[in-house]
Amino acid sequence: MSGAMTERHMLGEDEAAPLAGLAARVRALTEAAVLTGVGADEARAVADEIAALTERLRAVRRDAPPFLVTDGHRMDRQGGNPVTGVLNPIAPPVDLDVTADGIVRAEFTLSDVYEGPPSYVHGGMSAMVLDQALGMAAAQTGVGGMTATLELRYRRPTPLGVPLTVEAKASRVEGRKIYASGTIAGPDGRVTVEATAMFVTPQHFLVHER
Ligand SMILES: CCCCCCCCCCCC(=O)SCCNC(=O)CCNC(=O)[C@H](O)C(C)(C)COP(=O)(O)OP(=O)(O)OC[C@H]1O[C@@H](n2cnc3c(N)ncnc32)[C@H](O)[C@@H]1OP(=O)(O)O
Repeated sequence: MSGAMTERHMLGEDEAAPLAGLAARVRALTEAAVLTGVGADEARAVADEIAALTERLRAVRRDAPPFLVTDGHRMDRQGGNPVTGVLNPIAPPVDLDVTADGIVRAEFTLSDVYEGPPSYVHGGMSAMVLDQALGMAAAQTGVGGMTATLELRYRRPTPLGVPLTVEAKASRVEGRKIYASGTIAGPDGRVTVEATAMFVTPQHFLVHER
């Protein structure tokens, strides 16, 4: 089990690259598993091979997901993040970038693995991407915080398999409360999901930062 205060192994580029490659292969495996039409015998045979590979990876196990050594943004170092983490196969991953004026932005594509209603993105997945983007935007104001509220408006279905854009920006800071808003848009530029959120900086974040 991983705890918030667990000491993290820091991965340099040389260590991180092969693990990111491993995650990319597992990501492809996940999509293949969701879409495969192989028969029962082949499915069982592949499952046995995967079980053996899983044991090989478990042979050396860390207490918590490692962080990446980067000179970039704060969240980039969380290699196991389920939205942005290159080390996490369940992350698309969404490569969030921050502009000089604090706008957090990424282009990303969600495969059939993230299907909710047939042929469209699961609303919970859109929420997760927006939570991350708005959280990163909030962090640009200073310390950042935990999501206290996240409100979503699903304006139209979000399509799978095409380039989407997520954008987020902090709007104001009131004491330990940070407000942010953002959107996901389809390839035609039309907004599919709007989000507003409030993040609260826990007292112990301030103790750690100062
Ligand atoms: C760092 C790198 C990041 C880097 C970038 C991070 C990106 C991360 C993106 C993912 C973020 C997540 O998913 S975070 C995971 C999901 N969120 C959580 O699990 C949060 C669980 N909740 C908590 O830990 C806590 O409740 C907190 C931290 C939110 C608040 O606790 P607290 O600090 O004790 O707050 P407290 O003193 O009671 O209240 C302070 C003020 O905020 C208000 N307030 C508190 N909670 C709420 C609330 N849910 N809804 C409305 N208002 C609230 C209070 O009324 C009060 O207002 P007033 O009386 O002063 O007016």
